[in-house]
Amino acid sequence: MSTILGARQVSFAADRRLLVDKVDLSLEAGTFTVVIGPNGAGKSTLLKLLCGELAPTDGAVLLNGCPVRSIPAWRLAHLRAVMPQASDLGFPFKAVEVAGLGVEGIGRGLSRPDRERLVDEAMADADVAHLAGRNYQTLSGGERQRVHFARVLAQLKAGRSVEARQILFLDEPIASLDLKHQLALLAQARRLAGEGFAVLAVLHDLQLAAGVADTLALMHAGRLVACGAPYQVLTEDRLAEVFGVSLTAPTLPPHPWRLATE
Ligand SMILES: Nc1ncnc2c1ncn2[C@@H]1O[C@H](COP(=O)(O)OP(=O)(O)OP(=O)(O)O)[C@@H](O)[C@H]1O
Repeated sequence: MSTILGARQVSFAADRRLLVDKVDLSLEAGTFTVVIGPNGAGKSTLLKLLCGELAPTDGAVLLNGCPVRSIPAWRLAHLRAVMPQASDLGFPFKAVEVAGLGVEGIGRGLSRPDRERLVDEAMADADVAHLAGRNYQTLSGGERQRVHFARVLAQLKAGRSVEARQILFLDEPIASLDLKHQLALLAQARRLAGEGFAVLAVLHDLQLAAGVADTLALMHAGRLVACGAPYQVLTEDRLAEVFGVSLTAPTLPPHPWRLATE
């Protein structure tokens, strides 16, 4: 396996509190990593550190061997796409314009028709092609989330024209989606991992996480308390310790919906 991004003893402090505490994590090409953990564990903060949105207060995040924060924004846009937890827009953009934001900054080498085709494909992949002309502000929460998924898909497609090793970051991407669209989005993310992308998602649903992930990264109070194959990470003792509940470890086999979607 080939490491695209590595976090080395990464910490982040705010308000004299360590929100992320000495985390080591590698994202490999062709793998799907899912970060799980209770509310406030530090999952989103870790994702922001990994994608370069936040600067670590200690440690380093290296993307292809370079500190991620030293990479210019235009080049970072080729290398990774980020779907944040919440994305409000203050202007009445059409859905197709929001999805197209992903290619605007990085599609310079592509013709306008090529860029439009990539956005159309991404909107179809995210099942929002029929919403293209709609005012984004009038869309439902789930529809908005799918438009933003289309945006990151379009960005990756455009970035692929110049960069083969890319990362997709998804912060709670299925939080507003119905079951069909949850499974479809996760299947798309898995497909991207199968094509060689490194994919990292924050998820709350442990069954889905266990079903889709190659690697589960379990966070608790800012620390990465376990990282590995789902069956190794999700032990009943650990679930009780971290989530404070008595649960039977998920028993889904890996990637249960692969057969249904491929
Ligand atoms: N800029 C900040 N200043 C102070 N505290 C912060 C800041 N950002 C996040 N926090 C706190 O850090 C902790 C971790 O936040 P984070 O958003 O990373 O958690 P999370 O694991 O993603 O949680 P959730 O599952 O609820 O989304 C929380 O207690 C949060 O209130």
